Amino acid sequence: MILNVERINKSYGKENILQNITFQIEEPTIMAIVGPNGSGKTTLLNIITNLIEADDGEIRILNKSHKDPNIFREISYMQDYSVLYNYLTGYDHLQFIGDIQGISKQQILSTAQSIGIKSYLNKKVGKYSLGMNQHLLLTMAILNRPKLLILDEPFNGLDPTSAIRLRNLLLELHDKGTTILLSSHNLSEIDRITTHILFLKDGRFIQDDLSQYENDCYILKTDQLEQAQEVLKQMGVTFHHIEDHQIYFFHHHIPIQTILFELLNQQITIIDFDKKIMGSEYRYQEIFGQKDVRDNETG
Ligand SMILES: Nc1ncnc2c1ncn2[C@@H]1O[C@H](COP(=O)(O)OP(=O)(O)OP(=O)(O)O)[C@@H](O)[C@H]1O
Repeated sequence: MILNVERINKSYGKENILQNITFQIEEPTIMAIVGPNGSGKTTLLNIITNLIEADDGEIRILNKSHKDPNIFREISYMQDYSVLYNYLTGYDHLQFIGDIQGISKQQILSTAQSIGIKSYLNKKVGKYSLGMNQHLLLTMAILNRPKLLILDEPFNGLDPTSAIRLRNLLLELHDKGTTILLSSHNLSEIDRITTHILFLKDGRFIQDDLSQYENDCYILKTDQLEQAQEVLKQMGVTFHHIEDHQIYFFHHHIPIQTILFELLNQQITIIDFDKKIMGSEYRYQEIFGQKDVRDNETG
């Protein structure tokens, strides 16, 4: 077991931030925690990494208590740039970690090279851009070649080129066997690196199967909504939702040509027809509002 989080509760005053949070990571994977501002993502990551105390519950990392001080040889936590010191250089930060963890200068430099920050290692961090900060933080986090890498909002403030680089770095680390747990608002990046997403709402996780959101979703626009729905239902399609004279549905087994042919055969006017992949952004809107969504129903 890489990570086992059991029944974590956390309140600040009367505010319940986390309620009965339970989840496991059993094998190397990339897992994302997603939720609106203030939903408790950082609080949860801080609890997992033992920076703050939960009110109750239990956490084990790599079969050890998360309070075991030796755990930081095997895991890393990339926080935001507030942990950096403006008057120190990038190299100073890396050396500090290297000294604590017994990491050689050669390993520091080769890690810096792999992230592409070697050219500005000797510059003071106060002169770094946001992207440079993020890359330094990532270099600091992977210096000890962690088995579990935890990142809080790693895509924050990155321009598209830096975001692509970070994405590729995370995928590379994952390919080499590192388990990654990250929080992020950047759902398009999340969709590119994982389908394992835990949505945090009102202090609880909404765990669901996102595989349907990776499938093509078809969008039929018609002014004969009820009749079209009936035809599709007869054919056994799975509805996603209906919005603005458009029926969103997945077809799964039946060729789309057959569905279209049947709609025309039944004299349904097709004003428009399109397809798209819904992705986690759509699921986010379903959970946190903005979309009027009907329950999926299988015909
Ligand atoms: N030390 C604290 N004392 C009191 N309340 C706190 C403390 N730390 C966090 N909170 C509250 O806990 C809630 C969750 O905060 P947290 O930073 O974990 O959210 P988040 O999901 O990471 O938000 P964001 O996406 O904006 O970073 C917020 O309402 C916040 O005000």
